[in-house]
Amino acid sequence: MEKNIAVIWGDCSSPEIVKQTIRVLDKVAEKYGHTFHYTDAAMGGEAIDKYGDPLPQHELDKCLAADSVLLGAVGGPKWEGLPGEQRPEKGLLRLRAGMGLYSNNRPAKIWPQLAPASPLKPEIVAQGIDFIIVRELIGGVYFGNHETHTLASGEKQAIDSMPYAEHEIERIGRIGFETARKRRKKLCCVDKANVLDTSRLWRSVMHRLQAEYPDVEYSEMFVDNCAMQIVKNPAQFDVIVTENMFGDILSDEASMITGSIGMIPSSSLGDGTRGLYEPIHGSAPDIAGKDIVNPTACILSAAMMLRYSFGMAEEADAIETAVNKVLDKGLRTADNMSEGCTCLGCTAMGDAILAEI
Ligand SMILES: NC(=O)C1=CN([C@@H]2O[C@H](COP(=O)(O)OP(=O)(O)OC[C@H]3O[C@@H](n4cnc5c(N)ncnc54)[C@H](O)[C@@H]3O)[C@@H](O)[C@H]2O)C=CC1
Ligand SMILES: CC(C)CC(=O)C(=O)O
Ligand SMILES: [Mg+2]
Repeated sequence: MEKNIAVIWGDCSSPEIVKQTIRVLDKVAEKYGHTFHYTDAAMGGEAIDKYGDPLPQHELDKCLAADSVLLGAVGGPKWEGLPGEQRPEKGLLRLRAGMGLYSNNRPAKIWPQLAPASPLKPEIVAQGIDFIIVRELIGGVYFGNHETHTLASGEKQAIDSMPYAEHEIERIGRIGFETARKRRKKLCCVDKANVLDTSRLWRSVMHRLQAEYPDVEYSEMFVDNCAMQIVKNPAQFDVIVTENMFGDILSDEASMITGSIGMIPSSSLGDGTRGLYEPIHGSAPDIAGKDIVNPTACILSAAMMLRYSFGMAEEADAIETAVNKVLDKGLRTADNMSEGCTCLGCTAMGDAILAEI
């Protein structure tokens, strides 16, 4: 098959992991007889530097014309001082909205070989860590009004609103129920309904949907309790459905209990098959340019692209099996290293995964 992939190289450590990911995709294309056409698209800091805009229309158009988009991450200290609308991260938000990607799926599944890298007690890990966070991606406070006023007192006041309409909740709620139905049939809606009207609206929509999924065990949990339960008893979770900011925060926490944020991929989809595939982590500026960054999360994100957007399940399996074999051999990167293992750099980890495909 021929597929067009828009590649956003990203900022700081991101080009290092995207390079290894392209190597893996090319190996898969060679082995399975596919042709992947790559179109570079600038977004984030790179786009600001080139065009003065974190996502120019012509770069968004490249992404909309592709079969899917591969992204590392954007942002970094160089652009920290910019106003919100001009920051690299705003380009990412505009990309997600521009592509209509309302469903961000973030797995939290531990590779058994990485149990020693988890900060949790072995007996907690042994009970199993295998859940997925279904995060609403283009609503809520990341997309609400942002205002800064000067009060009568002369001091400034900033306000960020968190809007959610019923249709926005219903479409992600359905993804949550459908995902749970294909897994262990447990869905937990995580919110702050004891404080927020948006959360109370979430619950009213979820209760309406619940009637359509009698086979799914549905529950609700306040987000602060969930943050604690993820470390106390992660085995209780199968699918978590939650709003944008809560999902952003909980998924980073969930990644750590599986051994490292450097291992967790994500898919972002809307109503079609064109998706955005990116690791859940950021641009890791603190380790940029040192060949330290773990490319695995980005490589596994590409595997998700093959599986969910291209219908290439066998090819996706080949990548995931290669990662498993690398871990079996005791090969690690600095972020998930443990005693008795061999620590590789970014490029060497790419080499190791390539060798197993
Ligand atoms: N999707 C995206 O483009 C995202 C971008 N960001 C941006 O990234 C920049 C840095 O943000 P941080 O809060 O530091 O988050 P971060 O996820 O980039 O880094 C957090 C910590 O995890 C480590 N880390 C992250 N990914 C790693 C990997 N693959 N291998 C090894 N270590 C890894 C970093 O070295 C750092 O110590 C900021 O500009 C932020 O806005 C943050 C999150 C997502
Ligand atoms: C930088 C944010 C806009 C995105 C983020 O943190 C995430 O999607 O994980
Ligand atoms: Mg995040």
